[in-house]
Amino acid sequence: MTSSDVSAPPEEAGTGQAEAVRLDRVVHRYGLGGESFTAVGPVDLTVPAGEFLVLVGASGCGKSTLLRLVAGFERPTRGSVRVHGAEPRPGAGAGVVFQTPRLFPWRTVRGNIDLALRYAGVERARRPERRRELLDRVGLAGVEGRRVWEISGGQRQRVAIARALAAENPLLLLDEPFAALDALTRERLQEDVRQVAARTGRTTVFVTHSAEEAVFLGSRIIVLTRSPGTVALDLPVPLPRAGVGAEDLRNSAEFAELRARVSHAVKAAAA
Ligand SMILES: Nc1ncnc2c1ncn2[C@@H]1O[C@H](COP(=O)(O)OP(=O)(O)OP(=O)(O)O)[C@@H](O)[C@H]1O
Repeated sequence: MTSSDVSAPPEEAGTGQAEAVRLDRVVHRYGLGGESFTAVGPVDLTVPAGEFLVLVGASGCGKSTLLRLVAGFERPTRGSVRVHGAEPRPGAGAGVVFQTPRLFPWRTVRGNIDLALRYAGVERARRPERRRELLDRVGLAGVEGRRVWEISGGQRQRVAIARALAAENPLLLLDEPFAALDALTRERLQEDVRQVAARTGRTTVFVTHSAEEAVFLGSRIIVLTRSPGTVALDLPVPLPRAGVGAEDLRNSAEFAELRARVSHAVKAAAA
């Protein structure tokens, strides 16, 4: 394939679509009084529905804090966070995947997914079909009877992703979900997440340290400055979301160029 094969129009960033997430002048501070520490802000950010936004930056720049604000786990010290026009509430409106999968280890893969479907309000009669769909989607068909301690780290993270997809939330939040995995498993899961997001059209916010991961996954990349994290670079990714193989994409000149640009921006923003 030639480098020109992976060009795509820049409308991938989703301009003109409905607004999924909006941050207005958001500042977040941890602690009180003289002991307080500003981790984030001020940040203004609008994420259109269907966008795959990746937040990149050096360790401690506030990526997870921003994600936690969008998930509703934290309230901003100043400014406002809106998800589909409302203040976010934990457990409602967004599926969340963490670096370490939070599963019930004594349950089977099936049991973990069924529980998520129950919490999501899916009727008992519909759960087996929905479970099969989810297991297929994340490539876990065949291990559903195993307990969590009987499957690999990559498979556990797949279960966590299936659980996050169980509730049909239009928003998916992922905080360095592949950081602890080996390179091959990481690449496979990146491909799966990319496809899941493209097929389901979910708005996704993904946190990573890696410029490579950001360019592979994102339709838009935001590089944060060192703390307090603010937006250093807001970059649309004009690479195709479908129709090009993962290897071809990773080996293309456009991919290499974007990766170098993001990597350079991360280093400059951390300096
Ligand atoms: N609960 C907390 N109390 C006090 N400080 C915190 C808390 N959580 C995070 N911080 C601090 O806020 C800053 C931003 O942390 P955050 O975890 O958001 O960064 P990050 O970019 O996700 O880092 P990493 O890439 O290392 O996970 C860091 O300096 C961190 O030490």
